[in-house]
Amino acid sequence: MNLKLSSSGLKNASIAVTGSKSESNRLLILQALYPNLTITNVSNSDDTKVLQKALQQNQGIVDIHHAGTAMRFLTAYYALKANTDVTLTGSKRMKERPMSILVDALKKLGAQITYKTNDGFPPLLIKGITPEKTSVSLNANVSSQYISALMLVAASLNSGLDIQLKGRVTSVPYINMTLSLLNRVGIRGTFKNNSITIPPCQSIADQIVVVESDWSSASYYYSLVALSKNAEISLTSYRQESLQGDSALKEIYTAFGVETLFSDNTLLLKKTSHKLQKHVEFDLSNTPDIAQTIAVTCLGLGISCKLTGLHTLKIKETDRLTALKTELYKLGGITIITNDTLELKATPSVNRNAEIDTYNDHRMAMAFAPLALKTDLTINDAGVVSKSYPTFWEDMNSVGITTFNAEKGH
Ligand SMILES: O=C(O)C1=C[C@@H](OP(=O)(O)O)[C@@H](O)[C@H](O)C1
Ligand SMILES: C=C(OP(=O)(O)O)C(=O)O
Repeated sequence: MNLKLSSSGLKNASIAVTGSKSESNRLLILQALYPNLTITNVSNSDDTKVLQKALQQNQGIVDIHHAGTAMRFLTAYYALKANTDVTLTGSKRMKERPMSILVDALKKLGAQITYKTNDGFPPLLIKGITPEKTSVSLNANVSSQYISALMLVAASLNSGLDIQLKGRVTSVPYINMTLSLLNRVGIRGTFKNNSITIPPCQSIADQIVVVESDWSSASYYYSLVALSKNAEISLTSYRQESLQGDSALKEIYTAFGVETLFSDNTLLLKKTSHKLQKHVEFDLSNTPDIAQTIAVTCLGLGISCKLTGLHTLKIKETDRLTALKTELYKLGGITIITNDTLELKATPSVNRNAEIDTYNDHRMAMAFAPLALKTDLTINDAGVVSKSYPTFWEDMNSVGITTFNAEKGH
């Protein structure tokens, strides 16, 4: 489905964004290990649904499609759980996303994992064991998901686990989120000086944990408000004290004239009459998932930016740096990319009627959508949004972005 977008202006609206997929996927692993945990406001994303389905299975082929967290969290879950025997696989792209740092760490703990096709990549054949060792070290500069995967299963092991992190730790807020959720359900654990200690815990108290709505999904509303004249958008079920690193949007988007107010658990985004800077610079090593949103906001506002700390973007759903360069160019944006930075030149006006390709990456589709406030454009393969935000297009319609199916001509 290719969607043609247009808009005659943003409407004030209240949107209920689905629960955080990062929080949901952590809590689902914990629920599988501690069944008296109840979770509410669980994400309705594809990535969460594939994990829920996989957790019903201990045998056979488990296909988690594009879901990075499901692939990484399940590898540790199955490997350290006695009597499992699964082939864990995913989409074509998932088979290109690296696994060796996590697999090597698990093997050091005694796990039985073999690569079925290419060394270092899914599919993986995993036979579960009960580990004897109690400590492990791994590189922390490629993906924090490997570390969260080990942390989530650590307390269920007989002696807990000490995890030593080597190198510069990337995407740190996601590690802190894992630790906070462990603490919240009653598992003590610490993360100090590149060393994580999780003591054993075989049972937790009966409890209900409410997932906060997804901040990465909120980024598209920040972008819409930044590109609008004076709209106000409310987003429900958010918290002032969030576990999600992408809540840094509150500070980042002040540079684009967006003010964030809280009323109980509702987030109100308002455009202020703030004087725009001509150039912004952000280090996004803690918030990689909002890089695409920010680059597109800058294009729409006609300001230049330098985004750094983007070394993980090349191994996500697509090579996001190359994809951004190609698609921004269709709209007139000139970028210079390296392995970990993106610089965008100021673009006074965007080209009209561009067709944006999305490369099986939900965030390519969602990040470019707010530009409909500036020009008509087409988002190809728009259904990709369901990876994290299945009702994205309906919610866009509610805020005044009109969509029609460009293939069917209606
Ligand atoms: O743990 C998580 O929930 C995530 C960690 C991040 O990945 P990396 O640690 O690989 O950067 C992030 O990009 C991803 O969307 C979700
Ligand atoms: C990178 C992402 O997800 P994952 O790594 O879990 O596939 C994302 O949602 O932007």
